[in-house]
Amino acid sequence: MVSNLMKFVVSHKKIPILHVNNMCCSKMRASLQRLKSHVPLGRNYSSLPGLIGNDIKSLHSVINPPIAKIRNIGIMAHIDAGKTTTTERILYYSGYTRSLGDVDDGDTVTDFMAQERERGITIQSAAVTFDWKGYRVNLIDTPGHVDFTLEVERCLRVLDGAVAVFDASAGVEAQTLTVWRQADKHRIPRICFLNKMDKTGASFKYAVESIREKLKAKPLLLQLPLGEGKAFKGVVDVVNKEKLLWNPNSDDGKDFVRNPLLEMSDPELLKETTEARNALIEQVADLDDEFADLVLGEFSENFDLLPAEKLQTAIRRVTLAQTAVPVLCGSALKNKGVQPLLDAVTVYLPSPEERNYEFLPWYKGDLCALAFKVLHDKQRGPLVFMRIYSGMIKPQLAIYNINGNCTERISRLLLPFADQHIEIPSLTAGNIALTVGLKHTATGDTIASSKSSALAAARRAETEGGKKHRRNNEAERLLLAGVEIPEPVFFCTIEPPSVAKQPDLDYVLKCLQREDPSLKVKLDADSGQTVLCGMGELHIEIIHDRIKREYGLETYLGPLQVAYRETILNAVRATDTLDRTLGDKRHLVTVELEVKPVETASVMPVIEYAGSVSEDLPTASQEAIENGIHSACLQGPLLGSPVQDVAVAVHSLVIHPGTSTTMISACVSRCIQKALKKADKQVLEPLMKLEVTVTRDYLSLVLADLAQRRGTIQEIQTRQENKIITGFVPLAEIMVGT
Ligand SMILES: Nc1nc2c(ncn2[C@@H]2O[C@H](COP(=O)(O)OP(=O)(O)OP(=O)(O)O)[C@@H](O)[C@H]2O)c(=O)[nH]1
Repeated sequence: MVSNLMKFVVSHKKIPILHVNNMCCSKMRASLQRLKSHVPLGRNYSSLPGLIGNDIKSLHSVINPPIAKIRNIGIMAHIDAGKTTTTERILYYSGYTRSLGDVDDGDTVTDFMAQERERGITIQSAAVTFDWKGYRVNLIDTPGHVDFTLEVERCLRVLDGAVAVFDASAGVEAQTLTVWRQADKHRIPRICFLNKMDKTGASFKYAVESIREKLKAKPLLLQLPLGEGKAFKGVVDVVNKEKLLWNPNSDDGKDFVRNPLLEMSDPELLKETTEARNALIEQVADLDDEFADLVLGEFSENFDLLPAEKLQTAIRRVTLAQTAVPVLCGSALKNKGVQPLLDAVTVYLPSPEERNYEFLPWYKGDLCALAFKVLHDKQRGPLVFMRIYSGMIKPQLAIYNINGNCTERISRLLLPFADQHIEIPSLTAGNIALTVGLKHTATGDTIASSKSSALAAARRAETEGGKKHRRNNEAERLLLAGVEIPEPVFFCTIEPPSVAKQPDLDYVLKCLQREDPSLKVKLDADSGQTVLCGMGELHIEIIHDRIKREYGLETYLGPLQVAYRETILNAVRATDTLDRTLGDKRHLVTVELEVKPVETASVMPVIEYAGSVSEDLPTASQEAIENGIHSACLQGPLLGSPVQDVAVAVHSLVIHPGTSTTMISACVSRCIQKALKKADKQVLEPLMKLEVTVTRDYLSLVLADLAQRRGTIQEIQTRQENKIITGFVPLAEIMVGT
């Protein structure tokens, strides 16, 4: 299996042409099967009275449950760990679906896009709402493929808790590390689910160890597996000292029994579980003072007397404090262990009010929401997914978009049920809503009830938020953390079938960009062609496919090219003068500047001014200088690729009165290009971080292949029967079709 992570490093080597397909084998098999049986799906809308439709069984009449009973949960993992399979089981057991979906048959609920069903992968995360034992769970299935990392990030920041799914035979994998770090960044409490316990090679111990070592997390073993691989038949609940066995004859896993462990029938297992429980109690006591006092006081003589509820409450506290992570196990495919996982979600993960969002008091109960996803529906126009942090949303409500500085009206309000959407009259804080009618709201926008409400919140932020919020301008203070969009690594030209269709293509690309900010569209100044820039081959392929399927526009892609970058290795100075008379006006600028390399990676040039320049520099002139610097860095002298990791110091600037800002920009830009030409230059190429799992027999063959692809090996580890190679390979060497 190959997984990856992008990085830019310096390299000058010549690039040989090689062929590799980095899709893993099981996915390719699945995609072949699926192509035969695909049935395209549209999105359905139903109004409240017709709510209990064929696919929707469990939406309770309670549309706005008490906030303490809401769980906004994400499922995150490495590709293929079983997120979608686990989600399908969750939906089935919660009563949301009536039959079990299967990724290998292409009939899952959350992977509803045609491409997802055909390929068996999750591309767009879908939000699903269901109820479990009196709790409202909003669950978001996130993609694991590296090309869709932005989708994961976008969804993670609106979650209150997450379930990290692992393949128990592989433990922590490359993409798990990435999503784990993303969850750390947004401070999201987590539960770990060691899936695939039925798989040959599954090892509970190994997977737990990898969580400890690679994620540097403290695993709390709330369960132990009953058997591993083919022998896996259930789990032991360590907290309650119970055995959970699934009926081997049941084909949907609904049927399982929970029995207390007894000395008479299970002496060995009881001993092992008691030891595990004692270790768990000690571990939690080490992390939680309140629990330590309780244990050392009343129960120090005999931990067996400690009630399960007290232990659960303490586990909940440490999970919310993110000082440890509960670990559960099971096999989603074999329908074992999913119901206890759902129980754990409600017991250990936080409700929206238990997250300390510092901006909430500033709104004083007024509307504050974050648009975290935009979808384009052919009939309804843009559908915006929103996380409501405070206040309420209703149909016909006018809202103020802080980022766009505009007011828009919500026409309809829906509860998202994957490809089914239920029309509702209102939705309150803590929930995830789907709105219709917002034409200007884009992914990442912050929503308030009105401009005056946003300004009042800004004032409170200034008085209550301390220095941190005083630094920024009024609007910035209120914006909920934005998604960092990574730089694209691939690009290709895209052409409509005829020139007359160019406006259609422009419109489609605009719609797709609102949904997916990691897709960039440029116009090639030399050829006049439209250029698509994306996060990977799969990303561009999917976009191409969607343009055809969803918008009925056949387009032609040019060859896929790697997005190189350029940098310089030494500092150079240059001077330039622009003297032009246009009509009766003389424009005269002289600039002296220095372009130098910087240590820390920076896509945008770092700009510095000498004291004599910055003194009395009018804002318009400063903007003109910066525009000139940015435009010059868009095209480096070697390949015409963007220049990065540079700083520009403006040493002197003389502007003749009456000189236009365009001329200032032009002079600065020309001066920088002159300096860049003089400097020692280097091309930067994107590298993929690879993790290759290979049996011992093939190790030398794979190493030779990686060497041929100019790969750098970081380490080779042993995992049971397999060798795990990690390293970097230039992206250009692992493109499909090269
Ligand atoms: N043996 C075994 N296989 C499983 C289990 N869960 C999932 N699988 C298989 O693993 C493969 C990947 O499952 P998915 O549910 O699509 O995994 P995913 O993490 O959603 O994948 P992406 O959405 O593409 O990231 C499929 O072939 C599943 O049938 C399990 O518990 N045991």
